[in-house]
Amino acid sequence: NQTPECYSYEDCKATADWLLSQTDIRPLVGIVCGSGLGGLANMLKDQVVFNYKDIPNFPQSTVHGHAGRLVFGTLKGRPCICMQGRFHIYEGYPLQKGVYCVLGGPSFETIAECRMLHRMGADAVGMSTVHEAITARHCGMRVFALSLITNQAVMDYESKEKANHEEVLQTGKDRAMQLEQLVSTIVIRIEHSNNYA
Ligand SMILES: O=P(O)(O)O[C@@H]1C[C@H](O)[C@@H](CO)O1
Ligand SMILES: Nc1nc2[nH]cnc2c(=O)[nH]1
Repeated sequence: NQTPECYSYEDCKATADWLLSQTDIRPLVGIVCGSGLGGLANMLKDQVVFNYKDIPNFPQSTVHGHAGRLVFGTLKGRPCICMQGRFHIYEGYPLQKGVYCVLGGPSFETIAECRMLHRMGADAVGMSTVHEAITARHCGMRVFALSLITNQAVMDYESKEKANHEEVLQTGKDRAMQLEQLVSTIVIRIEHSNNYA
């Protein structure tokens, strides 16, 4: 396996789909075992083990003592997954990142515009957030921005799909509970972080 410059959504989905097809275990908890701690995976009962080298699109462990195995199983009856071997930037692995690009709106992008933005390196496009973040930074605020990706950009002239506000609203509704939980958790952590600088 050669290390790619980045792992795309499709790469990650292919990996996830492959793993889901290999085992019925659906983990509630994921544990990344650091150096010397790979033995934690031995706590898991009814193990299903995959070597990283056999998993599609999966990076390889290069650090001494990292076994390079993904271990599914149960811990105290709860389905879990353990990584016996983690990945570091110093090993040459890229961080997964996305570039959010902003346009003025209110129209959605044409297919040509979507293709242009993609060629320029954009992974997502919106019409808000960036303006807000710039203004907030101008006012001296610290900013954490979170964007829900609500619809797929249409890149294909043969496609019958069109970006539309109904889909945006529907995805917002579908994900509302998860976002409420995520934002609440973040807010609690900010209060406890004592980091107001
Ligand atoms: O929350 P925002 O306003 O960014 O949501 C998007 C952008 C447009 O206002 C609208 C397009 O459907 O939704
Ligand atoms: N520019 C832009 N903004 C959006 N906001 C939600 N979906 C979209 C989209 O497809 N394009």
